[in-house]
Amino acid sequence: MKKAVFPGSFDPLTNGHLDIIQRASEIFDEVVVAVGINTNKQGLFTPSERLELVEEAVADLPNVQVGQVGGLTVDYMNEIGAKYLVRGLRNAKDFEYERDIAEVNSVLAGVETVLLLAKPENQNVSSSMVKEIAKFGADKLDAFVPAVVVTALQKHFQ
Ligand SMILES: O=C(O)c1ccc2[nH]nc(Br)c2c1
Repeated sequence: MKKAVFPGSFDPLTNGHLDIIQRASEIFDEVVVAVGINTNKQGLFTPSERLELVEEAVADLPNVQVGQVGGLTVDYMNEIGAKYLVRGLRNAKDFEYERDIAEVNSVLAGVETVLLLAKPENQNVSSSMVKEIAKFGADKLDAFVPAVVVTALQKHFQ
């Protein structure tokens, strides 16, 4: 059984993230979206809010679960028996970053990283960009985030 982890802070989940999750769910038997809990970094949404938003967004994907990770992703993967780490790539900068991490994870923990290319329409989408435009009341948020996240952003900045 091929189980993969898709880690991230998802503060908030974007259409780019969701597309990677959907495609990974067709490749692997099970996908666990691992929401990072970084106590040193105050996000826009709390860890439980971020978890709930992901859970709602992936509710229609039967082989996708959602979990929370406080420590190293590779330790979490070992705990849950996942051998594959999925990451999305939007551009060359993402590739440079992900390649270095993938090499460390492979050497340290024998983890295989699978990189999925973001679709053109998501190549300029990031959680930080979305938070910025939501703060200024953008009304086209649905181009960048799932409906459940649009509602959460509008509530947060109303
Ligand atoms: O939203 C982000 O910050 C972010 C970062 C890095 C990323 N790689 N692939 C995707 Br989709 C992606 C999204």
